[in-house]
Amino acid sequence: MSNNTDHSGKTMRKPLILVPTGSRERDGLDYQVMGTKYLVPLVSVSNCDILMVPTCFGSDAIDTYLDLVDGVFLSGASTNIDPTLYGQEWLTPDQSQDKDRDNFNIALIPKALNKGLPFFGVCRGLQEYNIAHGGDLYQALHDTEGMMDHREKDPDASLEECYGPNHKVTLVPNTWLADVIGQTEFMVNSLHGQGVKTLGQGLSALAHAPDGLVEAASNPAFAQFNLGVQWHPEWMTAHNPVYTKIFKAFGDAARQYAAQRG
Ligand SMILES: N[C@@H](CCC(=O)NCCCC(=O)O)C(=O)O
Repeated sequence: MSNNTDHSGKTMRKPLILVPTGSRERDGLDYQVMGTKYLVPLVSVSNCDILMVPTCFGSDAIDTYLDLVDGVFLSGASTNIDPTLYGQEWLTPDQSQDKDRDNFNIALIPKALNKGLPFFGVCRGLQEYNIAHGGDLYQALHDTEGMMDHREKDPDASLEECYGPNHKVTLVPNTWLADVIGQTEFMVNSLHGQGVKTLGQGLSALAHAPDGLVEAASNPAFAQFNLGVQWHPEWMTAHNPVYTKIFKAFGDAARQYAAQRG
């Protein structure tokens, strides 16, 4: 079922995906923002509708939001997660933080998973998913012996270059993600300074970079689609067969959730 019909051909509503925003300050004013590139594949490849919600008013409304939706998507963002949330001192004061987004998303993740909602986190979204499971992060991979520099090669380069192929990813064989993707190695983009150091309790690595960094993880205790990836499959998704398969699988899981709850 990749379109919005059930097995009898009856038209169903599109699944609704919760997308929490992040904060951005400009000219002394605060904004709640979301990059359009994250929304495009949710609509055009996953075939879902979107419910964007603010993260700056605390976590009281999370249950209300989760009752409305069929899946949860956490985007990337240039801000770093507050390291006190994973028991470390702040080693990157040159990078901005977004504590509202941290608190909202880290409260949201276990609620969404326990409710059976499909979950997909990208880049910062994977990092939040790991912290929500009690894991921690390398705060600066590029300053960590034995690890590659996972940041974009040249921040002044064109977007096409920044989000273009950067390094290989190798999938752990015989996992559900390897089945979805159908190949064990492929190239991904890479635009992050931080990364999973210790995986949180219950999480399994599904893919690694050449330096061993966890590039994809999932919690097998939850039967529904739940996945975090460190790269950016939302970039030009329709032109990349691997990225497309992941967004389609997420959309199908959300459709299944929507069909089950009627
Ligand atoms: N600050 C973290 C998160 C990296 C991340 O999510 N980057 C996204 C870049 C902008 C975008 O494409 O939305 C880190 O550096 O590891």
